Amino acid sequence: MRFLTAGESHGQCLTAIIEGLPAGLILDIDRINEEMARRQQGYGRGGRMQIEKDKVEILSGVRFGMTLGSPVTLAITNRDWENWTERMAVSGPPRGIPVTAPRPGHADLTGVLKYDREDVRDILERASARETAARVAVGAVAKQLLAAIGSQVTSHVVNIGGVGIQNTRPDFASIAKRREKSVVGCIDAKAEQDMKAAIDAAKEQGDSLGGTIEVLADAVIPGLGSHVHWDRRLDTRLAAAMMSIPAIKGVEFGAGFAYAALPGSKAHDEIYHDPGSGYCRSTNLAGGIEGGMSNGETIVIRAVMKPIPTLMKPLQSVDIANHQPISASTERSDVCAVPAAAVVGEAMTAIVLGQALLEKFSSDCMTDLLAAIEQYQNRLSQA
Ligand SMILES: Cc1cc2nc3c(=O)[nH]c(=O)nc-3n(C[C@H](O)[C@H](O)[C@H](O)COP(=O)(O)O)c2cc1C
Ligand SMILES: C=C(O[C@@H]1CC(C(=O)O)=C[C@@H](OP(=O)(O)O)[C@H]1O)C(=O)O
Repeated sequence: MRFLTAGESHGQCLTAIIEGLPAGLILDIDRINEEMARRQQGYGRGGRMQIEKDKVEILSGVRFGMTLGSPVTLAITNRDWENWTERMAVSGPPRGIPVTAPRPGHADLTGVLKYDREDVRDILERASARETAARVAVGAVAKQLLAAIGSQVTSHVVNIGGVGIQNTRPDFASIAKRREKSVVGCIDAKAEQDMKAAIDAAKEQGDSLGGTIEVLADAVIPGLGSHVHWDRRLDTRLAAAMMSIPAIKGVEFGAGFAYAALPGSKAHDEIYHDPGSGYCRSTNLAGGIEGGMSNGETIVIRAVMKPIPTLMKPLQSVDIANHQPISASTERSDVCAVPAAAVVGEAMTAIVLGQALLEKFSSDCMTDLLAAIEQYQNRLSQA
């Protein structure tokens, strides 16, 4: 399974094409749209989210609610486009005032130099994390593939601007229930209040905040990924997928960076065997991956998001039209998008797990996929 996305932030729409889904996967569009709505929420989002009401249209590859095995096309209309038809016109002379004050921390300056553009908008339109709406749509499809075999992905926000649940590692089951009530995606009511206060203070000061998210994937079939080559390792692929989310700057699995201070005797998960349920571990420091393969325990990924680059109290920059000092441009912006990034992190995790699943059990249709998985699981249960 592979996918591409297209679309500018203020263009007509975002599109994704997914290729390689097995035929016979039941797709519930309401569940896809629930994921789209989750990504739009979160305390600290800017004015754009008041305009958009992201809904996915399926344009190909699905008939009567089931995949056909042909490419699936997903489209999301940008409601804001009608305010940008002149400035985003695909033909005619340039219109609108060019953006010439690149924002430190965004793609602006490096993008205009690399692509030889005179208007930063030519870069920021595609660099914008608006594109992650298309990824969440693809991820929602991948989640439905995983759900068909009993796997689930969830997430929560660990901290924002340095406040949050610093040392808690909740289990999968407790998260889904507890984060529903939260506007920052946090599972702890006190931490939630602290995070909201930090976001309010940042907004007041014309500043922005980042934070840490945790994504968990439960009931993942053991043996996805491989130890045999660097680019087949599941952790390689999950790390790359998480790092592909705009503003994500670090990723860890399981104990992650805490391994640096642990002796080997306290760093690994001891192995047991139960005649009824097979091999198991009573701890999960590895975060569900050993030797580049899922080991059947919950996959636990943490990722850190840097603070949003667009600041209402802007940083110093240089005008690309005349090289004079200038304050960086101040577009309408989020103050904090960590909760949204958590939903995108779930989507990227589901996509990679879906891909790894279809590589291990390559199948044209769900019937063959489920049969292959059952045979594999039977073998494992007797090992
Ligand atoms: C969901 C989400 C929303 C974002 N919203 C904004 C925003 O409103 N303004 C902004 O300047 N950056 C925003 N960002 C971050 C930028 O897209 C990102 O910093 C930029 O593309 C540069 O990429 P880099 O930070 O990975 O270097 C957002 C990121 C995500 C994941
Ligand atoms: C549109 C989304 O996020 C955008 C990401 C973003 C950026 O620079 O990354 C800048 C802002 O866009 P705008 O300039 O239209 O206000 C955010 O709103 C979205 O998440 O759907």
